[in-house]
Amino acid sequence: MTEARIGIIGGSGLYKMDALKDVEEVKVDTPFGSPSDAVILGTLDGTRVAFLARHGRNHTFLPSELPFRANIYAMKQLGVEYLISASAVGSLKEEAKPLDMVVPDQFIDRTKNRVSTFFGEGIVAHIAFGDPVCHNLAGVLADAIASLNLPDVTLHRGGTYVCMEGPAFSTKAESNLYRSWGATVIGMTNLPEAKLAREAEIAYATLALVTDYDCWHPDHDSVTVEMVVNNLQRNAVNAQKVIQETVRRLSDNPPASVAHSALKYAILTPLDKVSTATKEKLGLLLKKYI
Ligand SMILES: CSC[C@H]1O[C@H](OP(=O)(O)O)[C@H](O)[C@@H]1O
Ligand SMILES: Nc1ncnc2[nH]cnc12
Repeated sequence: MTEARIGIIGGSGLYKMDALKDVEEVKVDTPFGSPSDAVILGTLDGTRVAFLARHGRNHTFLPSELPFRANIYAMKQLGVEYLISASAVGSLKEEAKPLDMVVPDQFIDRTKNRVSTFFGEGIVAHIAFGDPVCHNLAGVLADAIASLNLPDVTLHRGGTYVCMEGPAFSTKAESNLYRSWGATVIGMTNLPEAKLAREAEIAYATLALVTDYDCWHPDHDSVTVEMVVNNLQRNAVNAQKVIQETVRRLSDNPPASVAHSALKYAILTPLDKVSTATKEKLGLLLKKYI
């Protein structure tokens, strides 16, 4: 049953959305275990949305401990077709300053310890991931940011998000290496989500909220949690305005997304050769194709 077509994953500092009305807390169970927390279903300007605090409402999961598969599968179970991730990031470029917003269009994977696929156990699929973010959803998100004219916030359309393992922040050598690659921002969470969302045929885009200059900048102190949290409190207010405006635009005009048919040519294993147990486990993803 479709509870919400639009999902929001709130990262560090965005543990709830104050503007949600008619709130219902749902404990969702998935074939991949429980999500990070109960999903909050609520209404934003007449549109039902599903909100999940990525690290749990009390921030109890390390990035490496996040139940990424359960989080994305839970969104799929609730009927989500568009997923907006709000995330704290460090900046790797002078021009992306704290409080700025970046809507990345690329990722670099520096994680070491994440399960980033629903497949395996007798079924093989390889999704196309050259464009890891839904171009149309990212466009709606960026247009929403631009329309708000938020004071002290510059919007950066496009950019590369390096996803590191953490939990320790980068060394200066690493930070400078990523800069030499031309990357824009760094965080610890969005790449596994983007991959799993694509496998689940959910359009995904990231609202990256800059909190710090990581550790490379000669004129700024190296990132600390205190620095991140201080800027996040200011970012979180802006993030909610952006999400609200994005939801309004999405409900008026839901865009097409390549993500919505991502599995069409991705599954290599003939489905009649897949075990019933695996077919049942992945039922929601496979049902269109069986
Ligand atoms: C609190 S600083 C490091 C932490 O913040 C980011 O979290 P999220 O992506 O969930 O907003 C980063 O990825 C780290 O998990
Ligand atoms: N500098 C940084 N590195 C990794 N994740 C972050 N999240 C916020 N700032 C970060």
